[in-house]
Amino acid sequence: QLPPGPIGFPVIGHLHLLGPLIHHSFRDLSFRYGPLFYLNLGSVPCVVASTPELAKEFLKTQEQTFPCRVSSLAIKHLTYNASFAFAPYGPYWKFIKKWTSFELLGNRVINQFAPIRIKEVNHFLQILYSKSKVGDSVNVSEELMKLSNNVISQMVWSVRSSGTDGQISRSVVRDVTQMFGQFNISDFVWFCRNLDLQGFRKRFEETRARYDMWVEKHVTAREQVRNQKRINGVQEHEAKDFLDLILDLMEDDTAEIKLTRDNVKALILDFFTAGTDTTAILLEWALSELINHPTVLEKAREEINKVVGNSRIVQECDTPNLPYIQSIIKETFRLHPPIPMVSRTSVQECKVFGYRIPANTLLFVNIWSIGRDPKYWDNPLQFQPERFLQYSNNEAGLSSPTDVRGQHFQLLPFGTGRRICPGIPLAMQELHMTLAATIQCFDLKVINPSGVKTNGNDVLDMTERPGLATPRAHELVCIPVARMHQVLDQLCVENSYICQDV
Ligand code: HEM
Repeated sequence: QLPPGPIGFPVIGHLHLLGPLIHHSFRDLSFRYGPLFYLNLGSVPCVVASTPELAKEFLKTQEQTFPCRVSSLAIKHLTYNASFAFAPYGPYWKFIKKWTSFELLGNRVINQFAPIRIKEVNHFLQILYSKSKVGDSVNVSEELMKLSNNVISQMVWSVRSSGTDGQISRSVVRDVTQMFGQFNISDFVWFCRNLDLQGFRKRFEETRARYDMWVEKHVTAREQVRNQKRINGVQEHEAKDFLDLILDLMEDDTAEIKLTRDNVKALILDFFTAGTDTTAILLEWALSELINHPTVLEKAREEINKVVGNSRIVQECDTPNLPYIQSIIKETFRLHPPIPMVSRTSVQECKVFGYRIPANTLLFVNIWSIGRDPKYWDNPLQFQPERFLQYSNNEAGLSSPTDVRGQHFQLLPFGTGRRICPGIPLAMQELHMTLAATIQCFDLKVINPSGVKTNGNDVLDMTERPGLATPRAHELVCIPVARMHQVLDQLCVENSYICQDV
């Protein structure tokens, strides 16, 4: 007995029921067919789960049945069919997962790269400051994307993504994530498999060629430096970046897994795509919510003022003492998870809550709709970070134990189980410090909020753009108004080398 679902058409199944924002379409269908329903997307069987209990059942209890990711022509083509993030469950994925979680993205390496994050946040603040001095507007969404892209770029190959290189990097990331999320009929209707009705293939080829030229340039240059060092007998003393660690692994004949050059290029693409957009998207939503909720913003500033004061800029090490900032980040994850659905594919038939789920079924857990479900959250559509604070007897607000790290199934922005995001420690460091420093140093005045009027106040329009990740439909453009001139002036003097390329 399959889970309930609507009656489909021949060939297309239920494809006609999906709008551009698929997580919205799935939420609407769950109102009619319940929290677990079944669809045929063309010829591909699919189930959609929309409660924490079902999330736990599919992603934890039955995780061995759902260990693989969705595959598509876009993914295969753009990732050389050698990605780690989209790899089927098997020895390659297992090895790289362990290596990334404990080595590449483990605490030691995250701490090693802390100065880079500080430098990039300072750089971001300086850009806002330079615009504030002349009353110019800033495309905050774009600057946040540059910030996270620069952090990843320096961790991957010790180069800041500036100038043309930066443009290529960011445009590749945007194009790739958009193409991963686009609906390609060839993936779902079997007799269209070899047709290219939507003209996607040309775009895949163009984007991959652009990425390939860029990544080859960096990898080849590094190989030459490594060869030269070997010839000169230079001993390495400096901490290594990802590219060096990946090339060490590729050259290691005794390694458990032999990396190919395609694996190397796909791994680098995995890091750039997984780590750039997601962090920037969460921050643009958090700032947008704070613009729409001035009382929350004031409360956050009071907390920063109490803990940090106004003679220095907030740092990563302040985060544990900023429970309200932590709550704002959690509340933003609840309402605006940058990846709105966790998806997997089953490798064998199984039973879930009495229903039969066939092998090779596509699973979507709609974490976006779980975050907005009144069964699990009071006033779910209200932005209320207080829901993540708990008060002890002496009434200081402490961060509640409900967390985003995959243990609380009503809040799963990073997924859960064995395929959980390995970038959580990096993302969390970057998110808290950037948000806290921005609101500490600036007021953001929105121009043309393209919003609707409620209670006589302009509020920002909060529409999402479709894709694998869901950023704001309209980029966040603001005029920054500086609040801490002395500290910002000091920052520009200390980091004047950065100021030059603002
Ligand atoms: C706000 C920031 C981020 C969010 C919301 C996010 C979210 C996610 C989600 C939902 C998944 C799928 C998890 C699952 O299927 O259970 C994922 C996987 C992944 N993420 Fe992140 N992520 C973020 C930042 C990062 C960063 C900074 C990196 C690394 C540089 C990263 C690297 C990855 C990788 C490599 C995977 C694939 C893991 C696997 O298949 O085993 N992510 N992420």
